[in-house]
Amino acid sequence: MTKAELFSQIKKKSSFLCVGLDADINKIPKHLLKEKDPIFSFCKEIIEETADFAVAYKPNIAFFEALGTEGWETLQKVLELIPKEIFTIADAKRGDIGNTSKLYAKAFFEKMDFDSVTVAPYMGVDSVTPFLEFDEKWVILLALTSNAGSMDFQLIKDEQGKPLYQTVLEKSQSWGSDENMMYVVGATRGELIGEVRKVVPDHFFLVPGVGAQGGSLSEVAKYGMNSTCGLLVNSSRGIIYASEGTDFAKVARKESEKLQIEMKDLLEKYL
Ligand SMILES: O=C(O)c1cc(=O)[nH]c(=O)n1[C@@H]1O[C@H](COP(=O)(O)O)[C@@H](O)[C@H]1O
Repeated sequence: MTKAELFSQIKKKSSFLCVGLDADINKIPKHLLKEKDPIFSFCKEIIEETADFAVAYKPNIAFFEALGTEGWETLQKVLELIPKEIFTIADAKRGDIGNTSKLYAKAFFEKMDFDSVTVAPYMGVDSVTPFLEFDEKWVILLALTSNAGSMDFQLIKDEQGKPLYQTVLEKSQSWGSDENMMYVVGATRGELIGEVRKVVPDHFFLVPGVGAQGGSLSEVAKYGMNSTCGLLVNSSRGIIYASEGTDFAKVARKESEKLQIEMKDLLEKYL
């Protein structure tokens, strides 16, 4: 998918919502456990009910991988369910020496037809560029993550006072462009999102951390929105586990609609 197509979908739906498919067999409603493939049934109902409000889906690969071969098959079936105009993110956080990254890229972009994959920058240029060699496919590079451990490395300052995440942003801009690279910036980072935006004015950000992790959607938009929106805001647990009952998908619909309504106002305010 191109950046123009993504932006056009954001305008059409008045939404920059990414629904996170962190489909945990221990958390999905119990009545689904009698189904042949409970995770598939769960994701199917979630996708059917939230697709009106979502511009992206982010299956978290760990939740599928943990189920072994069957989990990979489920992931493939779930991916095929997602309407073609909706952006798909393989949240796999990959990155290795070049020839290995090349095969990770093939797995997610050719074997499975994801639009994008999350990649860790730690191993540097040759671990990331193999993912950038596919037309209309995207790398979403970890920059400033939402978790407490992001302090351990990402916020360490060099002698000039520049935090490591900023070096990642600066250096990686020559690896790709705003047409094939996005950055992960956690919603829990408040005004630091504005600092990231100063370094990368045009790139899209994938922003997890709204909902269960307590990030503020209005702060994200205030500090992060640019002229093509530039934001995909993810919520996983806050949507998909909003109810444990048989009404889980309907409740997920309501939760995603609530976020979409808020997003519509923010788009009108800042775009
Ligand atoms: O790359 C990610 O998606 C990610 C980066 C980050 O900094 N923080 C973060 O929470 N995530 C992912 O975003 C999702 C957040 O889920 P919820 O907290 O349930 O909304 C999970 O799938 C995380 O793996």
